[in-house]
Amino acid sequence: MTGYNSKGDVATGNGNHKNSAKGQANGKKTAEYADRESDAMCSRDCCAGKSGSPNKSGNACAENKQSDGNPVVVPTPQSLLNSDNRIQCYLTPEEFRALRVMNEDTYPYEVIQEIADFIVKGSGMRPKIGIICGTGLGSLADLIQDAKVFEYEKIPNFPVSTVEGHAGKLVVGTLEGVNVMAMQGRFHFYEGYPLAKCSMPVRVMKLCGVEYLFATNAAGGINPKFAVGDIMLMHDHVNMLGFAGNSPLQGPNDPRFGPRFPALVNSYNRDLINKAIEIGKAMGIESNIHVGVYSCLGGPTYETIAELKALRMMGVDAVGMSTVHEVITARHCDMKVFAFSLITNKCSIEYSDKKDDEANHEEVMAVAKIRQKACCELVSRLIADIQKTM
Ligand SMILES: O=P(O)(O)O[C@H]1O[C@H](CO)[C@@H](O)[C@H]1O
Ligand SMILES: Nc1nc2[nH]cnc2c(=O)[nH]1
Repeated sequence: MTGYNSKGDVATGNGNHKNSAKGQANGKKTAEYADRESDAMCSRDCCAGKSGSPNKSGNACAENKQSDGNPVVVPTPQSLLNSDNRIQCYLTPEEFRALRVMNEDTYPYEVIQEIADFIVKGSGMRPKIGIICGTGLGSLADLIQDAKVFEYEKIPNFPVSTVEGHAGKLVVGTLEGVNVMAMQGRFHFYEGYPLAKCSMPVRVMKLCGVEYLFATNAAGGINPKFAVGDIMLMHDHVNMLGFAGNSPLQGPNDPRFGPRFPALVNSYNRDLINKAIEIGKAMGIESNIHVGVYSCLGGPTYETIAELKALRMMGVDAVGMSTVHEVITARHCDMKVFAFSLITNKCSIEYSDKKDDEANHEEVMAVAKIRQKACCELVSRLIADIQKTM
């Protein structure tokens, strides 16, 4: 008997359980299920076996038939095990692998390479800049010309976006003459994805050929000087999830991506920050541009007043639920990073019972919609500048 055990190996055995997986590898599921049904175990007392044990004849008993004459399959805990007491799996090897990858916290290098190959082959290009669009900032990807769009669910082994304001598409094409790829939709820890999975697309970008990561986000402004609609260029971060012992680099380190203990000082490229400040001036929005420190919390709750006070004391200027793990992953594999926060709401540290003072996702998306044009211009001008140095 051939089957796929819980380790994903091809297992052979010939125990009591005749639930053969043959016929599946070549996609003949129907035939396989029929085969499985005829070999079904019966838990009825009328059978030779005791309840829960196999029908020794190997056939379903006469009473155990459906109205159409087909046997009723009565699964028992034992019937799900093969002779090695491993769970017998009725998936094709491809399905099994996809399921395994989906349930794993870290993606093996080879799987990430396959995803990258799929994108490079499908788009016919190797992007140099990777963009992650923050909440409501998906229009950054609309700047891309000759776009090839990949829906996340059609990319093998890719997670799916579950948050409003994150379309779940990967757009590959050119922007200001540079090959780019943009994620319209990122993955957040609060969606239930482990951090390594949230930032896995950054590694995909790396293996596609990306050298620069542009990460954008919507964030609450803690610095009292920030106004709604301002842009904060990130020059550092406070990794609150890291304080709590969680990191996208947790687990065995694959040196093909980077070192076990990467340094994070100078994570945010100083030249790109300075260039963005100049661009802000040229756009006439210098008073709306700040440089500051971002912090990512796990979400999905917005912060309490006490938390905001604590963050402010730590030197945090803007708070969100993303980006930090993406930056860590990008720096681990030696990508240059540029990141900014669009300040979508002000985080007051005064207690208030006014509903209007509470952060909410609708407001976050509404502000992003209003300010997306400025964000798009900043990004495209910066890319045009990088293009000159390529
Ligand atoms: O960080 P991005 O994805 O831009 O979105 C921010 O806005 C959402 C909350 O309104 C959260 O997902 C938070 O992280
Ligand atoms: N954590 C957090 N994320 C946000 N995203 C947009 N605004 C906020 C905020 O105030 N707090």
